[in-house]
Amino acid sequence: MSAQISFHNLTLGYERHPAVHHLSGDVEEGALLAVCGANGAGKSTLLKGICGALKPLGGAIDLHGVSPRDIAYLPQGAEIDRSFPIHVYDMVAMGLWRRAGLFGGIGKADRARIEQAISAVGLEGFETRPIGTLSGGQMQRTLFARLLLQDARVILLDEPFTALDAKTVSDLVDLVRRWHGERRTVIAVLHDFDLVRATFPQTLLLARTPVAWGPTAEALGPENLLKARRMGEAWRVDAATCVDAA
Ligand SMILES: Nc1ncnc2c1ncn2[C@@H]1O[C@H](COP(=O)(O)OP(=O)(O)OP(=O)(O)O)[C@@H](O)[C@H]1O
Repeated sequence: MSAQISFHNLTLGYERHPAVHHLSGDVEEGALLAVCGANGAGKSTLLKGICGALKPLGGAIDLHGVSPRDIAYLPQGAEIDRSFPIHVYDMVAMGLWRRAGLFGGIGKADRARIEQAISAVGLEGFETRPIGTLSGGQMQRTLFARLLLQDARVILLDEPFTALDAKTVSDLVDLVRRWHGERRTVIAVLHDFDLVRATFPQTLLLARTPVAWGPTAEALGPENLLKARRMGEAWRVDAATCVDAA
């Protein structure tokens, strides 16, 4: 299996304060990888680095030829503006924009794909609903339908199942499994260890620096979890700037 994403002594952060520090390793093509760790451990920062929203302070990320249009990124719910005046159908159709272009127009085949995506997430009948009127779970289904249309080789999900009911989580996990079956590379930030153990073969446990990275049962073993907690407790808000990154 070949590497899809490689981290080389990667440091990511804000104004030279590292949030992810000295990360090295490969994400294999087709991997289903969970990123776990305490609040502030650097998980979202890592996804932002992979999708190019944040430039490294030090080290490098090698995407092995994957172009930005082949990376789909679902940010944490709070970062999505629900007041934007758009209907479910158009929100889902945005998944085609990367390929069709903003002014590419939507043909008959595209309309069928949009309808299939809406149906795949169980939102038939919601097409004309403004997104501002959706429940949290319906909104997340809409965003997953958009991801379906993006047809990306690399899919980054930041806490995609937070505050969702069991049925919605189960339906969306099925989509994640489908992407894995299609050999797409999926990286998801998650806090629910039971879900991670049941669904994600690989886990990266972060506490700003990597604590463990490998098969989930080992990465989330008691010793690593204790180590991650201790490293989190030792973290100071006024930590010095990263010398490597200066
Ligand atoms: N835009 C920003 N400017 C400055 N500091 C930031 C910014 N975004 C995040 N940070 C800081 O970087 C560190 C890592 O944040 P990040 O959001 O990556 O953590 P996380 O592991 O995703 O946490 P959570 O589980 O709470 O979502 C935190 O200390 C956070 O305060």
